[in-house]
Amino acid sequence: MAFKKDDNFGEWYSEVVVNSEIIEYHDISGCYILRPWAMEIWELLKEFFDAEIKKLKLKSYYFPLFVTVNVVQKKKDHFEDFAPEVAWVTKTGNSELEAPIAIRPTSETAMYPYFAKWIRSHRNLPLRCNQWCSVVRWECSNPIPLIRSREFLWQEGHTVFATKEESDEEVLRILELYRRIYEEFLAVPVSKGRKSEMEKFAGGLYTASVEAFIPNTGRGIQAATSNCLGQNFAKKFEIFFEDENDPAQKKKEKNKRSLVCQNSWAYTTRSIGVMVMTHGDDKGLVLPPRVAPIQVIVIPDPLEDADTTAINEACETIVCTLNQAGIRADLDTRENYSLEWKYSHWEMKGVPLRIEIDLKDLANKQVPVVRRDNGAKVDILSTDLVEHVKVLLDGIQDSLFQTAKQKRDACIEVVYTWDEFTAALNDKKLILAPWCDEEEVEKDVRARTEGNLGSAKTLCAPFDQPDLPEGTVCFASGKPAKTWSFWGRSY
Ligand SMILES: O=C(C[C@H]1NCCC[C@H]1O)Cn1cnc2c(c1=O)CCCC2
Ligand SMILES: [Mg+2]
Repeated sequence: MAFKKDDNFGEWYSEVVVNSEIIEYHDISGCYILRPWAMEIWELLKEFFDAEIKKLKLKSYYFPLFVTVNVVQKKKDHFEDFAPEVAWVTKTGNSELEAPIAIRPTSETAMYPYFAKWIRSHRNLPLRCNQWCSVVRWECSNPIPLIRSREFLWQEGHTVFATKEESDEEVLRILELYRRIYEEFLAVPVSKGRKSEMEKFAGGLYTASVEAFIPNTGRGIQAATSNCLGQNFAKKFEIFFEDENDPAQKKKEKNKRSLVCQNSWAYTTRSIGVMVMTHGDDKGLVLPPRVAPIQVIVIPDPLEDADTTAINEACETIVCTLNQAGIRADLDTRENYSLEWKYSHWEMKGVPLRIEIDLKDLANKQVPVVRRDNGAKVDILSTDLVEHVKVLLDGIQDSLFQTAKQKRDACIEVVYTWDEFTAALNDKKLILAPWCDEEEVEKDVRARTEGNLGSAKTLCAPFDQPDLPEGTVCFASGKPAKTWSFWGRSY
């Protein structure tokens, strides 16, 4: 590694994601090749999340990549007056298209006309749609692999209910799944909360999010969002249902119909970038075992001129034993690489455990195991190898989370005044401050903190609110504080 995490975070990060073979840079700025080491992590997360939402009766769909955004229909299409980051197809071959076609930046506009068609009565509800796909947002701010790219993979859930109560309940249920993705799989601590009016999804009613924090840069990062859209999109796209159960409808003429209530929620491949930033060190990637494509790498340490057959077979047996126990183990018996090269290669890739076996170990029926996260080396008796490896992997998972949580918590600074706020901001802190919850005040804080590092903004108002004594005033406006909110610069 040419760069140190604490000296040159940006360069360190780019070096890690390339050297660990997670991504390859691509000639189109902001686009990256996701290599197997990324895709296998993504697939492990997807396996968990998809199974969980299937329990919630989500159905899989795939809507077209191309979205017709009819200019006349403009009032309906929420592309925020054709947001600058929407990419368009304007021609095929050398003939112009009659009307340009948008490449989806998100799929509300693609889906909701069909929700209107498919939903007639309350018997069609709830409608629960999820798709795993990529979206394109042609951002111009500096791209960061996995964190901010022009195309990224995500899942987008779009659900439709008869009542707001059902919507509200599902928003939180999905948010909990996002917390589990981050805390139980990626070992990244996140805070659940509500986005401010300024930060929420503009087309929706309210946005709940899980927020992470990168101590090295002192920046917050939105990890996933779960939006209640209310009836906003139902009005735009005329999504009604006849609700025989609604007594009001009995009296009114038959065709009086109710607007549906909707949610939309997503997490993306950004989650992998957050994990890299959180756990990586100066030797490269450090993978939490639950998302490690390889959890144990077994490397034979053959004596110079010895016959390698015995040692290689022993290593193969260890790998098979671990695989049969559901542990993702692999072997590196390549002749053309030195032991030192292999050790640093698999350390760079962040593999949680390394087993290095030589003839002496074989004779003593012991298995030396080295932990990637803290370098500790233990000799395990080959008889209880599986159990011991499982204990080590669980220990690594937990220790990575606890370490990250302590680091994140150490960055949290409670402030009550503007001066304390600006000092904490310059100290790269995650700020927790009492706020009057007025949009104008948030705008003002942004303006007053503008600079080459970007403005401070609200990250979320944590659901877990500390006590807010009567008479506490807003740090920025001096008005009566209504809520505690996390503030900081962000990605
Ligand atoms: O995408 C969403 C909201 C919603 N989309 C579906 C999944 C959940 C949630 O992300 C917000 N959003 C973000 N970015 C853009 C748009 C947009 O609607 C539309 C214009 C292009 C850029
Ligand atoms: Mg040895």
